[in-house]
Amino acid sequence: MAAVAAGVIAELCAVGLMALAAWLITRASEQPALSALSLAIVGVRACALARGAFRYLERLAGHDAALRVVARLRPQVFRARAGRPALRDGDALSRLVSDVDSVQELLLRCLSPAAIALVVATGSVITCTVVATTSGVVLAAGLLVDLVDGARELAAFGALPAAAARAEQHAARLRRRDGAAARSSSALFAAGILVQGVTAVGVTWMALLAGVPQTSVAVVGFLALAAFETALPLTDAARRWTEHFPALRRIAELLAAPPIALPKPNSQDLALHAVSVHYDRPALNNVDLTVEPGRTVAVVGASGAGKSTLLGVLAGLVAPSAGRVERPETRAATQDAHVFSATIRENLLLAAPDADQTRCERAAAQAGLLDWIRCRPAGFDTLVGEAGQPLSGGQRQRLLLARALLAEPDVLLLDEPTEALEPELADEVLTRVLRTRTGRTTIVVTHRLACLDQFDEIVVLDAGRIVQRGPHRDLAAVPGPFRDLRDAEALTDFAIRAQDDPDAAPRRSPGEGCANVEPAQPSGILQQPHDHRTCRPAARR
Ligand SMILES: Nc1ncnc2c1ncn2[C@@H]1O[C@H](COP(=O)(O)OP(=O)(O)OP(=O)(O)O)[C@@H](O)[C@H]1O
Repeated sequence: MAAVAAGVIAELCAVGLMALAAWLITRASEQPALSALSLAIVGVRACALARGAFRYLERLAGHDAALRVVARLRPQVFRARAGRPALRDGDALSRLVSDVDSVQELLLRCLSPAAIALVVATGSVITCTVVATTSGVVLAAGLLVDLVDGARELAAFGALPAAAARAEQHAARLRRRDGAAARSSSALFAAGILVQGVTAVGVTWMALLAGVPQTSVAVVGFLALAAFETALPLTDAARRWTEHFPALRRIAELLAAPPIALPKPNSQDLALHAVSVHYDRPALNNVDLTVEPGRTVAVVGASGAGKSTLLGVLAGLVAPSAGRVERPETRAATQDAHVFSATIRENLLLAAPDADQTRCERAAAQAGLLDWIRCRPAGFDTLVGEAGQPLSGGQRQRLLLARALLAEPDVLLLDEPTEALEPELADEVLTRVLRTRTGRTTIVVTHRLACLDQFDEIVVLDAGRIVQRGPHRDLAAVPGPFRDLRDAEALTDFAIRAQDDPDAAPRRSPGEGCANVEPAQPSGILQQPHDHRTCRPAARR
């Protein structure tokens, strides 16, 4: 509202500037006393200065309002989206992000200019009508013709998506249509300018016929020209509207949609009974699993064994093809979650809008990100995402983990939460998440087999079936799938270290758990070792 008001004043100043200048020139030709012109001279200067100041205020207030709307909308959309299976679809998620950005475009580039143009056009018509009624009528008619032009523009651009869809199969036709659309766009713009000129001439002529003083004739003529300056950009606003409106519709549909029908909490335990999931082939096969409240479970297995699918079923994101699921309230953090172009705090608060600084710091500390955040000059107000500070894979992952932890869910489901971290840091973060969990059920899908001695139970999946389960000490004591996986990991680990440093000995021999892992270096940054206690780059090891 403030932006529209500032915009209207800026445009009225622009129109007033033209009108006053016209009056001044015409009146000056009559060679009156200078005192008769002084007020108009001051008016011209005031209008010129005020126009710039109010344009600046309009931009400021407009962007402020749009960013506020977007900041309120994003968590709403995020929550409406959370829990829906499509959240796991990267395309759907990025479209969701750009949809919210489109709302910003609609507010700033379509609605605000349209509201300003409407008020300024009405004001100009009224002024012209006061000077000479017929001039006002001509100006109103001219502006209407221009708006109809805009509407045709709208129709032309509105037809583009349909044309583009058809042209996907006929690329040549698309090029021809694109060319035609560009030509029609230019023609419409030229027509707008023609209407502007014809209307200005018509308004001036009508004022002459009405016999009003010469100075007033000049005023209404220039006023008519200036009035179009706010109306002409509406063709561009119309083009943007047709581009961005579908995004607004998608968001409205999403917010209006009833919440996803997640099965109601029907148990304190998290339990799967004979659950199978078939995509084009089986991903889970007759799985039984019961996790009591407060327990910690690690799900391991080779790639494609069905770990993420199992987690998806537990979270309610994947519907089982057969079997029964019992679940208390659950919240899942998956690696598909998005880091928004916003501050670290705003990214965290998506999960818990009411969380205070202490909770944010606690979650960041648990995720191993607090030291890094404190080393940023702006701390939690550091801008991240596309428009902000680039994040390494590990920083991004820890931010997403902190967001999930901030929600303080009863059941935390994590799919490879430390996948992008250096092994030592991964172990450090996982250890902290488990040690600070205060009774929360925690289920973690992981490829990394260190630290598993900290879990109450390990579930080993192979080809969609649970092939082994039990505490670490039991599984580590007998030959079987878990030992096979662990030996394979130790060998890979050794091979990588040997490649990096031929003299290096394996840091962890098969059978050692997290407690035996070398004390974690507080590196925090993947690409460049960093000492967070001093916020300075650390010497490379
Ligand atoms: N949305 C899907 N559509 C079709 N097949 C899928 C889908 N998701 C998973 N699958 C298939 O189901 C099987 C299990 O996949 P899942 O992602 O659960 O395995 P995973 O153990 O988590 O693997 P990774 O460790 O590589 O992430 C795989 O064969 C996979 O190709």
